[in-house]
Amino acid sequence: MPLPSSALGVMEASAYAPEVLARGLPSSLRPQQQSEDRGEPTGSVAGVASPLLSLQGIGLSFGGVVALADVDLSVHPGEIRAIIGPNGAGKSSLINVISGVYQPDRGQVLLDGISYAHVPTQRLAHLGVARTFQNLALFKGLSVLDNVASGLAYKVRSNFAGQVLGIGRSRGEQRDTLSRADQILEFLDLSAVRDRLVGTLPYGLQKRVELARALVAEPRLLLLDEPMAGMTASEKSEMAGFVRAALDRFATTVVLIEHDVGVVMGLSDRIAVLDYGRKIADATPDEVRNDQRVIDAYLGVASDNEDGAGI
Ligand SMILES: Nc1ncnc2c1ncn2[C@@H]1O[C@H](COP(=O)(O)OP(=O)(O)OP(=O)(O)O)[C@@H](O)[C@H]1O
Repeated sequence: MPLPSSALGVMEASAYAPEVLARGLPSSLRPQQQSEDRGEPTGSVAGVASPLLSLQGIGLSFGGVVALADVDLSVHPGEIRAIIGPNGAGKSSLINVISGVYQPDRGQVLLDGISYAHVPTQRLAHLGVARTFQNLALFKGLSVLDNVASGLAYKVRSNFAGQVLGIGRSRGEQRDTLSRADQILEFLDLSAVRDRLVGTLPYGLQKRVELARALVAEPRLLLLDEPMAGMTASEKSEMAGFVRAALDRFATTVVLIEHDVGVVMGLSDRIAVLDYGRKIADATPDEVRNDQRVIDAYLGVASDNEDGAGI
C-alpha cells in the first residue's frame, strides 16, 4: 500500500517543482534556452543521450563494513539525479567514490565513457566535476568573492611570484577570474554580500556561496552533498530554485544527496535509493514514491517525522 501523499512530502514536493521554482526568481536566474558559452542543449534529456556519468559494479568496504555493494548508476546529461536512503545506506560513500575521495574496491566510474576512478580529487576539476560538502568547506576568513574565485584556482597557470607581483599572464588571469566570480555572484543573487567575510554570513547564505564556488567553473557534473541541510523551508525552496536555474543556464548535470524527501521529489528527474549499500530502486519520483521496498526501507519512516518532509 502506498503511503498517503502527505506522508511522502507531496505537498512539499510541489513547492520545489520547476514551474513553481521559476516564479519569483531574480532575473539573473531566468532559464535560458542554450548555454551561452557552450551551445549545449539544456533541460532534461534523461534516457536519450549516453550517460555523462556511469558507475558500474561499485563495491566499497571499510574493514568488515560493506558501504557499497555492486552499485550501478547512469546519470544522463541535463539530469538532476538524487541519491536517497536511510542513515548509513552508503550515500556519502557513493558521492565520495564519484568525486574520487574514495577508491572503490571493485567497479568503475566513467565520465563520458572514460574511467576516472584513479584520478586524484584535485584533478577532477579539469574533467569538469565540482562538488559541495555536507559540512561547509569554505574559507571563513576570506571574502565571498575570494571564496568563489578559489573555485577557479585549478585553472591559474601563473606562478606564485607572478600572482604576488601582478605581472605577466597573472594579471589577465586575475581579471578574468574575478569577472567570472562576479558573474556567478550576480547569477546566485549574492552580489550584495560580495565583500563580506564568509564566516559572518548566515548559514543559508554560506551554503549558497559554496554552490557559487562549485559553479564558477561551469562544471559538466555538479555533486551536491546535502545542499539544503540545516536550512529553513524558505531557504530550501530558494536553494532548489538556484540548483534548477544552474542546470538550465549552464547545462550542468547534477547528482544530489538530500534527506528532505519533499525537496528530492520536486527537484529530481530520477532517484536512486540505497539501503545497506545496495541500490534497491532507481526510477522517477512517482515510481519511487509508490515502490513498496522503498517505502519499507526509507519513505515509511518519513511519516513518523515531524513535518513528513525529511528524515
Ligand atoms: N571512513 C569510514 N570508515 C569506516 N566506516 C565508514 C566510513 N565511511 C562510511 N562508513 C560506513 O559505511 C556505511 C555507509 O556510510 P555512509 O556515510 O556512506 O552512509 P550515508 O547513507 O551517507 O549515511 P548518512 O545519511 O548518515 O550520512 C556505514 O555503515 C558507515 O558507518
